[in-house]
Amino acid sequence: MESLQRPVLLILGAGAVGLSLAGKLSGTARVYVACRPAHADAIREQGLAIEGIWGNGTVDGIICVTDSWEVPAGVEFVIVTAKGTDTRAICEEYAEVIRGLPVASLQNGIGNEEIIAEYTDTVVGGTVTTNFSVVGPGHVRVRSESAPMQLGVWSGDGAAAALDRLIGIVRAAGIPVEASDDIRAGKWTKALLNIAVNPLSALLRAPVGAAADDDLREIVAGLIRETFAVAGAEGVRLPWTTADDYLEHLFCVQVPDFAAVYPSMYYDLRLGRRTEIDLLNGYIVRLGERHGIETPYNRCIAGLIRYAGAHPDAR
Ligand SMILES: NC(=O)C1=CN([C@@H]2O[C@H](COP(=O)(O)OP(=O)(O)OC[C@H]3O[C@@H](n4cnc5c(N)ncnc54)[C@H](O)[C@@H]3O)[C@@H](O)[C@H]2O)C=CC1
Ligand SMILES: CC(C)(CO)C(=O)C(=O)O
Repeated sequence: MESLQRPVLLILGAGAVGLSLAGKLSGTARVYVACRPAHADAIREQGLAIEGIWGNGTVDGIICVTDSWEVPAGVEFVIVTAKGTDTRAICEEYAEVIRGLPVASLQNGIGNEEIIAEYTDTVVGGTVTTNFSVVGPGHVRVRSESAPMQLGVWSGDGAAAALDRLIGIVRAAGIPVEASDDIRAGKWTKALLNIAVNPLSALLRAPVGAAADDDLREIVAGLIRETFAVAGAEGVRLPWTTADDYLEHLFCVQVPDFAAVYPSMYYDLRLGRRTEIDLLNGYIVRLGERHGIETPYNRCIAGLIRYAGAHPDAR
């Protein structure tokens, strides 16, 4: 009977972001997480350990699945938090579960919602500007937060109703969240931060604050100016008129907010995992080629990340 009273959610690809969300959302919802066996075993045995700005303690009641057949009927909403490099694979694996359900993405980079829309009609786009990391199996840490979660209609007739419902669930769990009336622009807006800081932090093994160093500011400015040119050619309406307006926000607000933490790409490179570079800087290079816009800064940084990803000695 519980499903009649509490929303039933499935989080697909639960690591740093997905497990932290599960920890918070399980206060007001029944939460299934599709995760790897190491997390599943630890959480089944001793609950989810969570620490940081979203609270400290152990959360019981999260239900881990490692295969699609383990998901029971009755899931109301799906939230994808796998890396963008795994979006298609996880949608394939859980295709029977997600078909017909509203699915939201909270992933970084451009292109995830388009893939998800191939598997279900109702898609909600989203961004989360909080720092999450995995401490160990079934153990996550939530550190700095710079903006509320943004959620907005991506596609499907049912998306507006699904959006309202999801915002209600997220808010009830105590997570700051806002509705976005242009989530496509919202995804680009979030990508600006990731394009500026993720690859530099990953390559230099330095926290986000390094981006403000005198030796790096010009590189960051180059990455962002190129991204603005490409976004303009794509007709994306960013909240800042010029790249320099955004750079002021980046250096005065976002970099200070995340100065001491490491972004997700840092962990991917250190752990030898595929990075999301081709959904971020690499994506800007590809779009630049299509529009005849030179993107030497993004081309350079994307090449460095790909090289480091492919050569263990270089990371
Ligand atoms: N870590 C952060 O602070 C933030 C990350 N993001 C974005 O959120 C997304 C997720 O990032 P993280 O949580 O850091 O990544 P993560 O790598 O910690 O978590 C993703 C998890 O999905 C699992 N996974 C992938 N395919 C799976 C499958 N088929 N079945 C079960 N589990 C599967 C992976 O094994 C991994 O544990 C990325 O797009 C990232 O850029 C966004 C905001 C902040
Ligand atoms: C906002 C930030 C930088 C938080 O860690 C992020 O999105 C990431 O790590 O990819």
